[in-house]
Amino acid sequence: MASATATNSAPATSHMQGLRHRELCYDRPAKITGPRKPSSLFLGSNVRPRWLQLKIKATLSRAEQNPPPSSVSVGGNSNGSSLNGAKKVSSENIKDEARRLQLSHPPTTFSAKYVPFSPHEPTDESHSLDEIIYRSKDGKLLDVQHDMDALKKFDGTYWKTLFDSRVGKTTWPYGSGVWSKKEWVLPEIDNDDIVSAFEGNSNLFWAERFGKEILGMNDLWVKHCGISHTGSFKDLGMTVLVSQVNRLRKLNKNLIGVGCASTGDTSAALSAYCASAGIPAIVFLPANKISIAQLVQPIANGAIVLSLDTDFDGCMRLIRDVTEQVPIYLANSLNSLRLEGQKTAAIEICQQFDWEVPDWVIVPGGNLGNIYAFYKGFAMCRELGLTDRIPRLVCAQAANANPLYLHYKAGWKNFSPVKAAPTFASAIQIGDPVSIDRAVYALQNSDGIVEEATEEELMDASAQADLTGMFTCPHTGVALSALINLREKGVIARTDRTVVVSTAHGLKFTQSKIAYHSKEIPELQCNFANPPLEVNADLGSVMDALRSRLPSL
Ligand SMILES: Cc1ncc(COP(=O)(O)O)c(C=O)c1O
Ligand SMILES: N[C@@H](CCOP(=O)(O)O)C(=O)O
Repeated sequence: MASATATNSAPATSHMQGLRHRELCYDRPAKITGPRKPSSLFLGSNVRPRWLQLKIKATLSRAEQNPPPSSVSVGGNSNGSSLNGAKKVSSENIKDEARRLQLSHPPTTFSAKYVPFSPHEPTDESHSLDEIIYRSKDGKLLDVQHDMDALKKFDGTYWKTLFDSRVGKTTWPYGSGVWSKKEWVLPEIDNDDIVSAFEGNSNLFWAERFGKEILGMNDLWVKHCGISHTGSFKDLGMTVLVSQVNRLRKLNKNLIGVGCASTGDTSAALSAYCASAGIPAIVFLPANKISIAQLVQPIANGAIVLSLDTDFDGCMRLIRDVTEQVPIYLANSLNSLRLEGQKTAAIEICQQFDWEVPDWVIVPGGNLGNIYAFYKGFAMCRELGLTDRIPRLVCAQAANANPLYLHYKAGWKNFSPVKAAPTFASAIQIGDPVSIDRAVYALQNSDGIVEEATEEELMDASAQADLTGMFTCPHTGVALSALINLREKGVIARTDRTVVVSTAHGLKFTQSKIAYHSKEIPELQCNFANPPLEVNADLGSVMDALRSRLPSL
């Protein structure tokens, strides 16, 4: 598979309804007036908290002075001059507007802290999210633990209505698919400190032809997390991490920059969000092991880019050493803040299915933070009453970088890292995943499965998906290949609602697609290659070429 590396790395609504939704859009959640009465927002004024009564009164009177055009939909557009009658102060930008509206609210009642990731041995250890810490006192991974009792004072209907009310708006910061779930992510951060590109809210694509023609399925979906600001799901976590760094710097914590090791996507996201906030970014990349499109992203965003003669695992060791010695904040998913953003993709999937839970969710795995993030998002939805179950999770790895698969096959006994070999799924060429414990927990608690895909399988699966109108990255190919295997084995039934998570945009990996369609990969059949026909520029040759491909001609 020598060529894999070389190739990839070459260089509606009534006026009143509108007002109610507007309240939901801006607020920190309503102050609790009694247990499990979240729907007070929709009841008579006598059961609303006083601050909310005053706010609604003020909004109503503004609305009476400025009735909205009948075409304005729920919530409107916060950039517009008339939003359900709530006229924006002329010189305000969306952050100013959020600040003004936030001032009329009581402080948030929600909180979160770091605890050791130790589900089987609970401890009393905890740390403020304002501490700069990545491991527990005895070296365990950390987890962000939310005050679930406070969140549970609101029922599932409340949360569903709140989250639904925020979709598709430009209200700061809730226009983001991540920050629309702010109370479950980083409840205490000031809206002013948030660094967001309105990430998330990604397309959940009904893979009709791929499902029907290749798998005989009619309920297959692809969650396109890669159709995003920097072209991968990493934006979901990075907005959270960089926002917290922004806060820490404002709190005068000594942080000169933020750093990561990367197979290309984490570095792209870190660089973009840091550039947006004016924070230095430092990225360690394995030389010649990431795609050109990925490499150019941190360069263009002004990051300090170190191309290192090692693999991702080597870069990871180095960035951990460096961040221990100098005040550079670690941005890899070892840092549990990242997973708080990434888990919103799971919440979003439930939301997009009108709060129904799919049967299966298939996620490609490398450093293994994302599979846990998905588990956590689904588990929070269940615990807080938005859904009644969690889906079965499948983690899909490239056979060339399959430490989790081997661990699963060994009955979860004695995990050993591997030396990851080159794979077209270059962003998951990882042999020593930092989140192994988190991943095992997620899979064990979701009746999960681990699958692997050979280079041929993953490239063919990606090409087949493209032939049905997608443009998938090789990592998505790994997940699609796992789906094909599980269908063939009869584990996933034809009627099972299944979601494949597409983690990056295919346009980041065009070199491998070009090689595949040119049939330039010696070890691979490239069964679905569609090379261009080289044809003389005369009518006869053109007609011959068309007849060769269109038998009906
Ligand atoms: C495109 C892509 N897909 C999948 C993954 C795997 O995610 P995780 O490292 O959280 O397992 C990564 C990064 O590792 C990635 O960049
Ligand atoms: N694929 C990742 C690898 C690092 O993963 P992380 O989630 O721990 O940052 C990348 O793009 O760098």
